[in-house]
Amino acid sequence: MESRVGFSREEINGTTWEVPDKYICLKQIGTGAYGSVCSAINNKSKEMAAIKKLHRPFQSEIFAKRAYRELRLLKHMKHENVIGLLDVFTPASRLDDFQDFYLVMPYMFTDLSKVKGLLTEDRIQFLVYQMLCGLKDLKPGNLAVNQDCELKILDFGLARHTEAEMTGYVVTRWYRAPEAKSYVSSLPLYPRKDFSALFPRASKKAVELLEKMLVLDPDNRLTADGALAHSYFDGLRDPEDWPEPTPYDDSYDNATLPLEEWKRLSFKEVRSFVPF
Ligand SMILES: Cc1cn(-c2cccc(C(=O)Nc3ccc(Oc4ccncc4)cc3)c2)cn1
Repeated sequence: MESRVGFSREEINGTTWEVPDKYICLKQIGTGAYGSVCSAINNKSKEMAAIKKLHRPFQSEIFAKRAYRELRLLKHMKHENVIGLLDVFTPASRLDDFQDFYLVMPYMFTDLSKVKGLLTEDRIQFLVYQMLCGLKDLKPGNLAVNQDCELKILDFGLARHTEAEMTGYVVTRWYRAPEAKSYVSSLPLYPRKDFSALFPRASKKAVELLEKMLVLDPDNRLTADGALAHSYFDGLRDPEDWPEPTPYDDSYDNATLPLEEWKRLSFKEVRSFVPF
């Protein structure tokens, strides 16, 4: 079957990718149960992008609901420090041809687990500041960074595969807030460690902030807001970094709908996407 006008088709690791001509040099960087991710160059903007193709998103109701949720969440995120959508497309022109859609995001070169050994306190301050700006209104997921030390919170949901596929790709480091309560309360009580001894190269302000953030009891722990107000971020703080969040309509998150309905909703979301 011919590919859609303006689209090019190619086989990548046994999967057919049919993408608009402007996306070139596709290279697989990750694959897993839910889908695969390629790095690509947008030949118009000359920027690198990450394109995720979900694996047969409408094979079942569960897959269709999960695909719809990722599409809706990515469309909703419009914060510098949270992964968002640059583009979303489908080779299908009609609902009854609609089988696949592709999510395009800014390409995040690596993640904190790969660069943590290279961090000066200035970079740490900038990274933690960006995390808090992103977290202010979000539950943490994975933390991805690019070559300019810019951080985006994201959620992979992709199983890790061979190192070769993942080179330069961010790795899934699930964040488990202590609110994993049964597990935490089952731990023996340890005496609190002296953070200035644990982090001898950290500044006094950094240690003071850490002591207020790493508190098991969420009621006594600093919120992202509270942490951003700490003097550790004096000179970095800019209210432009935390725009008023728009409410997310999560009414479908707990809905049970027939597969065809999830498919119709996803098609509507793909067609209504407007780059911002
Ligand atoms: C099963 C499920 C996943 N989600 C979900 C929701 C919101 C965001 C993401 C996400 O970050 N997705 C994502 C993150 C990174 C990706 O890969 C890269 C790789 C390199 N640079 C940028 C993105 C691709 C998709 C995923 C909801 N349900």
